[in-house]
Amino acid sequence: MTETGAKESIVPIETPDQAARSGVFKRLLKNPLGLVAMIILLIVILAGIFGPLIAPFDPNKADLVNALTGPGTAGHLLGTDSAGRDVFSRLLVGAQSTLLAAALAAIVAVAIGLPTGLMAGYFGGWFDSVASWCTNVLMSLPAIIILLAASAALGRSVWISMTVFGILMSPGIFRLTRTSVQAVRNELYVDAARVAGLSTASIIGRHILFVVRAPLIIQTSIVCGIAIAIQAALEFLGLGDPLTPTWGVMLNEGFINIYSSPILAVWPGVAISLTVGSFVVLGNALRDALEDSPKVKRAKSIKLTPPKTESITAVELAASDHLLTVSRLGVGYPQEGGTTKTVVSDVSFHLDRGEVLGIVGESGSGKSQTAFSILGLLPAEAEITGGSITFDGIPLVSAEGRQLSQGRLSELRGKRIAYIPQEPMSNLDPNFTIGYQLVRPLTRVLGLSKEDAQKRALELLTIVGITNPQRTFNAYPHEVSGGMAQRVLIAGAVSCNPDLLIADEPTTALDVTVQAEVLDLLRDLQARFNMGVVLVTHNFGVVADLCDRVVVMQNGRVVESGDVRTILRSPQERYTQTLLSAMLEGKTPMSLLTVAPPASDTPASDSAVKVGLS
Ligand SMILES: Nc1ncnc2c1ncn2[C@@H]1O[C@H](COP(=O)(O)OP(=O)(O)OP(=O)(O)O)[C@@H](O)[C@H]1O
Repeated sequence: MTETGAKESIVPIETPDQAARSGVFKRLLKNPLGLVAMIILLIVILAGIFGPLIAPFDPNKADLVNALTGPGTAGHLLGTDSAGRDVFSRLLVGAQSTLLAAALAAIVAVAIGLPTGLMAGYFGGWFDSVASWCTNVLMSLPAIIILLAASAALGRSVWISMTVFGILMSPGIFRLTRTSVQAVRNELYVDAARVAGLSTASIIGRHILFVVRAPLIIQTSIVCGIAIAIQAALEFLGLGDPLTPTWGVMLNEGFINIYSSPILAVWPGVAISLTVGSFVVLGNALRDALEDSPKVKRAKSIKLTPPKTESITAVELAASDHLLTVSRLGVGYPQEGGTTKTVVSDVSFHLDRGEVLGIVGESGSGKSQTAFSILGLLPAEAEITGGSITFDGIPLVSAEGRQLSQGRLSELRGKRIAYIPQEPMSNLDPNFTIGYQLVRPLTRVLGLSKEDAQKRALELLTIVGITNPQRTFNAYPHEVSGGMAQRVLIAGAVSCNPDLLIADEPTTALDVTVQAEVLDLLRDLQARFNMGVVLVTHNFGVVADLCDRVVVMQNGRVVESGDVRTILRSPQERYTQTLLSAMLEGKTPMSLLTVAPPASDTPASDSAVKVGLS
């Protein structure tokens, strides 16, 4: 399968991370306020690092003879305080402890708020409830009282104060992270990453964390700014260590001598204001720079999270001749009042290697629910109410109703079972290039080196008929057409040479002209990789074009199944006949057909069957 692509020249590829980083930095430099804030913070950081080395005087050395001298007197650039200590030296040395204390508060806040926010937002459930409750309690505490109490109980240490302050600020980071994660966790590209076999940690670490990074950076810079202000406030109140030269202690000194030497309060005041202001401005500038990145409108997602599963530790291999066997499958949604809404009932079919099975039916007939049952990706509230699913001897759902654990399922998905979705665009993460999204499962799931994975991704793009694979590789999803995006997803699906491919209405969202090309491509790839394919469709034309056998579904049940030629020649059921005649009459999707049954057929209540083709 690699010969076509092997002839392609491989040029060095800039990773999306590198591209994104350099772009953000350039945009940041173009923002005048951001640039000024960066320069000020750079000066403060340099002062923090080199201050103790370049300070002209010992910051704690008293010289009572020269107390409260003005700027420029006796070699003291900014004058001296009431003990004759050099103000400039204290300012330089104070930068270090101020910055370290702010960093400590930010690290503590992020270390607590980020992981808990990620887990609560992604997994929800009891962890979310407990973490949200703890956060609410923390937020209801009056921060300044807690800090004063901590100083009184634990001592006048800036490090203790800032650790406590970091804990008090962590709910802000938690809430921000949780909300950002909740906004994206049901995006189809997150589901697509899951179907591609990526682990939960990998999905959170890349797709989810990427979305959280911008608000997190802003919040962290604000926490740094507030921490400096709080630290100064505590020291101003006399709760700092008087022997450590910090800006807050200097501010306190300035206010004590406000009448005799008012300028003493100006220097630390200016230093604190500039640093706090720069942190806030830099945070905003960073947000603007990140938000200026190319964006695409995200399609509304469907909820597609793994169901509650009872894991089976040892997978018992069931004796089965078929690649896939679905036997008497039932799926339902528990309703209020204890009833269950049955959406799939008693569905049975099988699929062999190298065979294409079509599942056809009107909208809402249970096709997708059946497909998602096989993938183990039913919504969390769904229940398998009966039956079994066996893939190559592995019971995905056992006859006793036990479902394979998500861990085992994700080993199969992306390696042996692949999926092509209905909406190509919303299944690609708009934040990453197409190449990156193809390469990642190849390195993570198949264990290829980065270079091999890049080579393979370019080959796959060539195989799916993309004429300029390198350009597509480097493009973001919004830069390609819907048909191209579907080809990319097909490339991703076949990248692992799967045994089973589930394609859920793969052409529905595409232009009519592109539909035929994508179907041709699927036919070619199916033969080339000798895959078993389950093709979910509402269109009998697609079934006639591609499938060997077909299962016709209505209201969650199989009404007829068999060899495609036989069903096309002599459909036995009226429902099948209606679907077929709709295709032959060239009815457009979503049209409603009213079909009168033969006179001898059914009771009056069933005298008209409405079939909506979606
Ligand atoms: N989360 C849910 N809660 C309750 N019912 C649901 C849920 N998801 C799907 N259903 C119901 O399950 C039934 C089958 O849906 P399914 O998506 O399988 O239909 P389909 O044949 O694939 O239709 P389409 O071609 O429109 O995708 C529908 O009646 C639908 O309303």
